[in-house]
Amino acid sequence: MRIIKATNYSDMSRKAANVISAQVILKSNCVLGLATGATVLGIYQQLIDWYEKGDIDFSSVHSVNLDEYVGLPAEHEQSYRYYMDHNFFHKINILSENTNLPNGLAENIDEECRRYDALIEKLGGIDLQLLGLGHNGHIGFNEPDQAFEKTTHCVTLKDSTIKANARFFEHEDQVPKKAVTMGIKSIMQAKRIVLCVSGITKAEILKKVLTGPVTPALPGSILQMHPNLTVVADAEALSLL
Ligand SMILES: O=P(O)(O)OC[C@H]1O[C@](O)(CO)[C@@H](O)[C@@H]1O
Repeated sequence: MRIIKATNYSDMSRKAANVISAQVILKSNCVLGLATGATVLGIYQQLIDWYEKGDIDFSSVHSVNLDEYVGLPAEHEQSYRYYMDHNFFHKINILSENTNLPNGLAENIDEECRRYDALIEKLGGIDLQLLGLGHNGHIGFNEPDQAFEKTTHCVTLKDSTIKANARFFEHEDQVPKKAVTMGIKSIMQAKRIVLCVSGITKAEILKKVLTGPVTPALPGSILQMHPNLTVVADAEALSLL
């Protein structure tokens, strides 16, 4: 595990964007595993800035996102498809047909999960997986549980996650109760993982995830077992380590 200490949020964003940029430069047709949430917004903005300056080319990149809410159409402002399109994809030259998220509106969600796993395999796996960390230790939408779920699956979100994500909705009861998420195996099979964490409110969970026992009760703890994990975190998030 490599820990890159950033001074603050914008430094974290720049450092993580540098790692992603190096991946795209080294392998122009790489597969990026992408995340949503507030933490990674600054990373996308930094990559957009470099793209606009002509420093990075996404035309051969494929992307697979970690997760999507069940029941929200792509046009819904809180769907992760909308987030990715508006915060990243529409501002760079990635081909829209090369961008992938689970379809949370699929009639048969189990089939959709199998389709998504097969897609990742067909693409040759993920070269670099970007991750944020939930306050309860979730990665993607893999919530604390009794066992690690390996493949893409449908989850019932924990109350704490619904509450945490309510900040993006008008009312808490508008937050979907279910989501489709890549499983732990798909995440762990990525050749490189970049975990980004910012802020004092994540300090305790980051310490547990990186130094505590590996347990499905804390899904992010499995990352300790990954052979190529880079943690990019700011001083506040790293303050207990
Ligand atoms: O970056 P945030 O908004 O704290 O979210 C952390 C994690 O939680 C999620 O938003 C899901 O709740 C993930 O997409 C993200 O990686």
